[in-house]
Amino acid sequence: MTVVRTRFAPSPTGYLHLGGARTALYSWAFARHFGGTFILRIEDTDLERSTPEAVQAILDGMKWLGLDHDEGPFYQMQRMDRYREVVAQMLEAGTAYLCYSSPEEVEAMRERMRAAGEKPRYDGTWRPEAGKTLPPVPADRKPVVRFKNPLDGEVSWDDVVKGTITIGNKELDDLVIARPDGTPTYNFCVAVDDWDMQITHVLRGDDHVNNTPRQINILRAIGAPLPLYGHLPMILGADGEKLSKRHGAVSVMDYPAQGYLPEAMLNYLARLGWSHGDDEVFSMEQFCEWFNLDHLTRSAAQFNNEKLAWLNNHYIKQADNERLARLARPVMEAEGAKFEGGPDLPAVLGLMKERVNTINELADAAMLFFRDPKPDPALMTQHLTDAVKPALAQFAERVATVEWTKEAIAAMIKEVLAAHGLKMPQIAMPLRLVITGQLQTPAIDAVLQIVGRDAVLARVNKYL
Ligand SMILES: Nc1ncnc2c1ncn2[C@@H]1O[C@H](COP(=O)(O)OP(=O)(O)OP(=O)(O)O)[C@@H](O)[C@H]1O
Repeated sequence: MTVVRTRFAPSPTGYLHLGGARTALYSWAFARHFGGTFILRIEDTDLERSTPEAVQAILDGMKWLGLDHDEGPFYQMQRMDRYREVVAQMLEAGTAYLCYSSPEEVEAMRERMRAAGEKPRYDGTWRPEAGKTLPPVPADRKPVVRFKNPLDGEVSWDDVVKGTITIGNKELDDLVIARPDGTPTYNFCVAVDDWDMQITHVLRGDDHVNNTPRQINILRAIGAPLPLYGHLPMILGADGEKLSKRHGAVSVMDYPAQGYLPEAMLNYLARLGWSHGDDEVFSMEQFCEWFNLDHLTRSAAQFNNEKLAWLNNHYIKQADNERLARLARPVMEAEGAKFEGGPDLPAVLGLMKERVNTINELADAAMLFFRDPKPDPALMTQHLTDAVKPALAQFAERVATVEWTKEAIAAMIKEVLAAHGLKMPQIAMPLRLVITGQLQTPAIDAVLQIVGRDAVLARVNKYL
């Protein structure tokens, strides 16, 4: 049996955007596919940029999408003792060393290397080697701890998305793993966490490719097993730039606010970087069943709002009308809808849902049933002509007794039209105006049926 433990490890420096959400979705689905464990880890060691609000925004985004974690959330700031312990063990084992070079000295050595056309790196002044005498320890200077990166050879891994990636150790520096005040640094924390949390598969954005060889070397040095790595191509915005918080990407939580359904967003993100034949529309259950690491796209994907809107329209059409009502009601309330004595909201939404792309559009469209109609007088003069009035009067009479079904109403209107030698629009247009205040509505028989006998009578009689 394959044991699978994946993690999503965002930094709480802002909301969750679509790039992060897709990373979370793939890690989650991969764990679900294998009956494994999905872990949420908050990488909050960047004290200047991390905020509790951002943590909450990430949790909210994950919750809206339904990406439930099995373990965590773990917070790196709460694991400081553990990192210190590993730093001490590495110093003890000789896989890390104290470095007393000052920041100015390090900058000067980098400058020298740049001038010599070399890649700037730490020159190893304080790196202990057999037979080497280290400089005297400067007074009053706190050391950093550096990782003793292998000098030769290379780091290579079979990336499950990108294929084999090989980096020469000469390209890698003796990374600082703990600062003078003892706080550990990013790549070190990630390696220790992945070890402690027994992560088997690291799926993350390919903005992390450069971190991977460093983390692999640290994992080897501490005797940890290596997870498999898969670096997913970036999601780009409409401008072709990588979506990122710093670049003003939209928060996942803006989508419910605009009236998107989570299943539409999930379906959209699932396809943005992965394919299963020609399948475009599928549930998350289906996705978890299909999703393994085959068929991941190797090239960056561009975010396309039209496709998301198309999927949202699909899922709105599928959605239960009661659920649509729960979502649309607050939007309509904010627009001043009057529900009291009005038609049945779920029925109205069921009538309107075919053509809208978002819940907000649906709510807007449904408003015509929930506010007093105020038809434009000029339109009224145009449509409520003397030729039409007698037909409307007869219509009003028949309303009182006709069976209140769409079919019976439609048949009754036809009879009235025939009796007065009129065509459908000649009665439908004034009816739309007096009943809803506007000319564009769904089919008139459906509108009448939903508005209800009493309201129809009251509104028609008002103009006769
Ligand atoms: N545009 C993107 N496309 C795909 N994945 C992304 C994108 N941006 C970030 N990720 C991935 O999402 C995960 C969480 O990233 P993180 O919380 O660091 O956000 P970030 O957007 O990269 O941060 P910042 O905006 O500050 O650069 C990481 O695995 C990262 O690789």
